[in-house]
Amino acid sequence: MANAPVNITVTGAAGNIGYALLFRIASGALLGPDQRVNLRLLEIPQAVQAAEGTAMELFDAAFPTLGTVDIFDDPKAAFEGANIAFLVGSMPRKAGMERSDLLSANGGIFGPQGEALNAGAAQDIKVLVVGNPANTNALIAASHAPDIPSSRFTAMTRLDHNRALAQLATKAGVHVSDIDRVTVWGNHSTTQYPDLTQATIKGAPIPEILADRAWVEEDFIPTVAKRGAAIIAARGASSAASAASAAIDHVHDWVLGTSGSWTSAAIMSDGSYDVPEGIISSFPCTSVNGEWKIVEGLEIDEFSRGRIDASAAELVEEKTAVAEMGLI
Ligand SMILES: NC(=O)c1ccc[n+]([C@@H]2O[C@H](COP(=O)([O-])OP(=O)(O)OC[C@H]3O[C@@H](n4cnc5c(N)ncnc54)[C@H](O)[C@@H]3O)[C@@H](O)[C@H]2O)c1
Ligand SMILES: O=C(O)C[C@H](O)C(=O)O
Repeated sequence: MANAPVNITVTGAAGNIGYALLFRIASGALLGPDQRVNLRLLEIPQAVQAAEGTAMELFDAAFPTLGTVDIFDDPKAAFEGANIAFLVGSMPRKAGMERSDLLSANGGIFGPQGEALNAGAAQDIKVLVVGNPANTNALIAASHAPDIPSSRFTAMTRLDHNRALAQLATKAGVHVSDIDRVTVWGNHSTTQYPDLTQATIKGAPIPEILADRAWVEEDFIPTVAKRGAAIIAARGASSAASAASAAIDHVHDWVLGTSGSWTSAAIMSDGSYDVPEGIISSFPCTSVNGEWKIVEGLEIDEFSRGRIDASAAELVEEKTAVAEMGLI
């Protein structure tokens, strides 16, 4: 293979998402069939043995695109030389919990990991935070990595985006690949705003679907926003394979580009669309040359304005809460 191997650190490697994610990365689904990857698995000491079992299976799969697999319980060692980091390791919520209930439980993980990234990651490091509450955990990590541009710290709303595509495709009786220009705004929480106002199906706008306000407001939006809880209720565990798949989609598009389309990614707000600066919020994004760019100039109607503002306000509240806990 022509290119040098890419070093990819995955935290929570022995967890449910980790198990689904590692094999997709190793198989070439992330960076393509011509790019070798070295995996660096980070776990807590109690789960290192389980991670070793996963590493044995990765070895047994004999992927042509897999280079080395190393296992760590020390973040500084795990992030040394990392080009890409998936920060998955943290506690998932259980039935009856909101993702914000995880702020204090998981927030403490991301400061030390931000410091470790700052100390040793490669100069082109790209970070995707999956562990909940993902947006604010990404903010915590970024705030501990002063030498890494904050644009390199992102959080995952791609699962919400994919859920929105699936719901719209079902409603319209089309394939997900026929749909474009869907956006998830804000927080990866129930305040998120899955927005269809710009959506197209086979290149055409969808006025009839948008006119069905009962479906948009009482069915589509709550179904997408509460899908995580519905999965927990059905499976008895939080989404794992779909989350891993969305993580692959996010980083694949970040590195290789969105090629004419747009997607949703939670990135550091620069104040676009009056979302306060300094929170990690989901926007409509393209990726060109390895950089996320917010799609600018979209018209925001009154309903959308209220929903975007409400989710941004929740992110500001989360930021205040973690500041009071001394996490940023
Ligand atoms: N953003 C999203 O769309 C999305 C979707 C699904 C799940 N999640 C979140 O992803 C996280 C992981 O979910 P899961 O189902 O894999 O959970 P899991 O409990 O199956 O696995 C988590 C793993 O993380 C490890 N871990 C804990 N602390 C760690 C640390 N400090 N360093 C390294 N590893 C650590 C645990 O040992 C465990 O193996 C949860 O917070 C969940 O809520 C986010
Ligand atoms: O909802 C959860 O707690 C898990 C995850 O964030 C999801 O959206 O499936």
